[in-house]
Amino acid sequence: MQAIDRTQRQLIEQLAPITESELIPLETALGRFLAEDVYAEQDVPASDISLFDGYALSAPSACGSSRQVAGVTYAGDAPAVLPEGDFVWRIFTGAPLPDGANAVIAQESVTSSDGRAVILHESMSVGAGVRPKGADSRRGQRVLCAGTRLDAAELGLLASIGCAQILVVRKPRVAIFTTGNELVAPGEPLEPGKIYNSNHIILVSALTRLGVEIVDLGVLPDEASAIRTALLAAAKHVDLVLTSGGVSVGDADLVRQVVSEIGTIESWRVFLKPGKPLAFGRIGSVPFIGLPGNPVSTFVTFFLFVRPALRALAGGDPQIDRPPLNLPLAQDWVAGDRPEFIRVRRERAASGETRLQPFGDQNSGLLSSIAWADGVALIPADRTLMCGDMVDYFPFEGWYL
Ligand SMILES: Nc1nc2c(c(=O)[nH]1)N[C@H]1C(S)=C(S)[C@@H](COP(=O)(O)OP(=O)(O)OC[C@H]3O[C@@H](n4cnc5c(N)ncnc54)[C@H](O)[C@@H]3O)O[C@H]1N2
Ligand code: MOO
Repeated sequence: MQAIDRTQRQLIEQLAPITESELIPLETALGRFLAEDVYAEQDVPASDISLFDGYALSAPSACGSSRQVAGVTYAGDAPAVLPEGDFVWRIFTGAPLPDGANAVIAQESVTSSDGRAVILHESMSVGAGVRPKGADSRRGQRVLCAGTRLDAAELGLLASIGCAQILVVRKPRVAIFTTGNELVAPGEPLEPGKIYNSNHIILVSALTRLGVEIVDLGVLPDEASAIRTALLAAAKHVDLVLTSGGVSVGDADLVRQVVSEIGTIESWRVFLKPGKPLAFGRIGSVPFIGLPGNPVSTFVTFFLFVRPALRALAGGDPQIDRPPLNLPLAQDWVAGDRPEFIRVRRERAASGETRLQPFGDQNSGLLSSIAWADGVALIPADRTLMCGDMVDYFPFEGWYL
């Protein structure tokens, strides 16, 4: 068995980023990865603009001084010209400063009896109340790097520099199979010995949230020739073949065995719970990841291994995870002989402190544990932890970025 981080590195190293890209409208680019660096073609803002509803003026100017109002500029108007002398210019938030002005005083800081003249109640220095030309992005400046994943903030930044279309990496195409004679689709009658297929919807949902093109190849029986035919056919059209189930040691666990015959298994078994039998390798030149069949194992190993692999395929940084939160456990915990990601929920103790409450039964077959939890905590192997001991906590909400 090998360590989690070593397995992750080994997996990433064998993945070649997708080189095909496509030019798409910004509106459809959510969750996609930039294929090239993006540079600003003009300054943003294009000129000095006002931060306040107030009066533009030429600073420095003294508190108590009196000025005539020479004109008005609204947001969206072209820049005007402030006459020289004891003048101010009525201006509103977001409007361009008139030429000759270099500061804006908020309207709360002046008095005006008739709107035609004001008295300043603050001394003004150069640049006060102004967002300078180019403060957000300068012409020629790189605003985003190739490999950046586009979320709401990045798309907003691209829109601000006037970008309407953007070159992104083609979506990774991922073939998915679930495996096992026991599986029945929800909605079908459940004969004795059968179970409903839950991993299929877990994989489809997680891949959908990660913006992947799914090639859904259904359920494979525990039968070597059917698995062989299906995997070979799938590998012709995709960037990654992903399976769940059939990677452990049972007589019917045939997926790993078949991949070792038609391709290679480069790693099998991780020092990890849940998810020990995770396997990866290749079918021809196409990477293969075999997730363990227990649903919680599928769920946890998806995020530990598949998600970084998808980011690497898309040209992104596979190591994006924010540092985990370090939070106290709400009860004693006796560790097992493997590092374990236990399902936990953040709770507020009477003291006001946020603590991690583990789910009562950590069996890797129990979907109720992941539906109840809001994240996992990493319990190092062979440690006895006391209530209040600090552990690393990985919230689920970060898993789809
Ligand atoms: N003798 C040993 N037995 C097992 C070991 C071991 O080391 N020695 N490892 C155990 C661990 S850990 C895990 S995890 C499982 C994983 O085995 P497989 O990947 O071969 O998974 P299966 O045997 O196919 O299934 C395990 C379990 O999960 C259920 N399952 C499978 N697919 C689905 C699905 N799509 N939806 C819902 N449930 C699914 C399946 O019915 C089994 O109950 O092996 C242990 N055994
Ligand atoms: O390691 Mo298995 O994934 O616990 O049940």
